[in-house]
Amino acid sequence: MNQVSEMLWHRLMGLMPGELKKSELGWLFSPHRHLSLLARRRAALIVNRVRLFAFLFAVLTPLWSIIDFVVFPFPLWGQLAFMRFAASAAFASLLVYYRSNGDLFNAYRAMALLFAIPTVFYVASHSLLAHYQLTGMSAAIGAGYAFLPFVLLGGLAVFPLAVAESFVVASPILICHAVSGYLRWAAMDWPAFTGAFWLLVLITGVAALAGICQLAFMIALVRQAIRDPLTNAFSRSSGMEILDLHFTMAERADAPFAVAFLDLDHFKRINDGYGHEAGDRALVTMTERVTQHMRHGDVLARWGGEEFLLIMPGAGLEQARTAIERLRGGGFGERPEGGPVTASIGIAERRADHVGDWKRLVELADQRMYAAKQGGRDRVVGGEPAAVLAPSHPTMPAIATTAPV
Ligand SMILES: Nc1nc2c(ncn2[C@@H]2O[C@H](COP(=O)(O)OP(=O)(O)OP(=O)(O)O)[C@@H](O)[C@H]2O)c(=O)[nH]1
Repeated sequence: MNQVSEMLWHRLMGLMPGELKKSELGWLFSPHRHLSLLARRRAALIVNRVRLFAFLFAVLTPLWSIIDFVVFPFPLWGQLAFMRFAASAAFASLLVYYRSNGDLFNAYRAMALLFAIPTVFYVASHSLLAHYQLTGMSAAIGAGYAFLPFVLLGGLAVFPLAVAESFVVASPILICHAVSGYLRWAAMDWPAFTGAFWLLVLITGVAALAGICQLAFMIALVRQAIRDPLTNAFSRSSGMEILDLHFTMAERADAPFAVAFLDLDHFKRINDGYGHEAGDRALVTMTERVTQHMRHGDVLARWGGEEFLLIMPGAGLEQARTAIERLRGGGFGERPEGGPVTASIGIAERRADHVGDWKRLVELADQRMYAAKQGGRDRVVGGEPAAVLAPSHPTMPAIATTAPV
């Protein structure tokens, strides 16, 4: 049984958008493990789509008043026109005033507002139309008002949403439809009700599929944009974005936040003695080793040629030192001429070093890395003399303390 379900699962996964890595497939179903950079870009995209939608609806909603004017009696067309202009003004306000701040909840709120406007319009217009006995052409146009829930669910397709998000957004509409059916139980037109409900479920499914196809494409694009192509570590520009994000969060919560600047020792000798490709291989191995031993949630960014920055949200100086010792214990790879690849490392921490912005934090870690070089390489320099740690490999000479920078 297990084998059958596993085979089915693999077959099904084979149909998923091919741009994705296996580890990213789960991201299509739920957003809770998305990278912060992906979440930020997605939040911005969702808000932009909301505003685009708002623009379209702000223009189109009042235009229909012309049809209402032609087919409906007074005062119905006047009341509907008033509601249409109010809805249009609400859409226009959303377009003009709503901006992304990079926060996903801010984006969810934008979607909720976008969907709330037509929902209120739908409820109000529906109860208004129920007071009139419409016939002929006006009855047909009046029936058109009932299509709004279908339009709303179809509109979901323009957002890059995970499956869980699509269903959370769609569920109020589906639930309302089911509840309205329950309330009219006795006089229910069952075939019409079931047909409409089935259509709503179908549109939700198609919209959810469109959402994950967009999301998959976005995950692949963001991955390419934020990763260094050689080592697969984060690129410098995305590292800066992550620093900015986490530093601000740490400041707000008055939480610790550490970075370590790593520079490989005598790297030029590898290039000079064994060629650029051997150098590249050493960089890739080093990144793999660090990624393997670093804590989940920490971020490794390639800052320059053989310089890396390890970003450690939530880590104080002590924890950062422990983390770095773990990395050094795991090693950074082997040099082609024999012996271990080593690194000079500088650590800085927001609170312990009384630093007010991330640029200064990185600068401090860089200066300490330089102090580690001056002190004889293969060592760590933190905020005070006690932070100078012994070389990780007995083959390298241990050189005594370096003054704090
Ligand atoms: N193979 C390879 N080499 C690179 C890459 N980026 C930078 N480098 C090389 O890295 C070397 C860095 O050399 P240096 O800055 O002199 O430093 P080092 O030899 O490591 O010496 P110390 O840092 O003082 O221990 C240079 O030879 C660069 O050409 C890369 O992507 N691939």
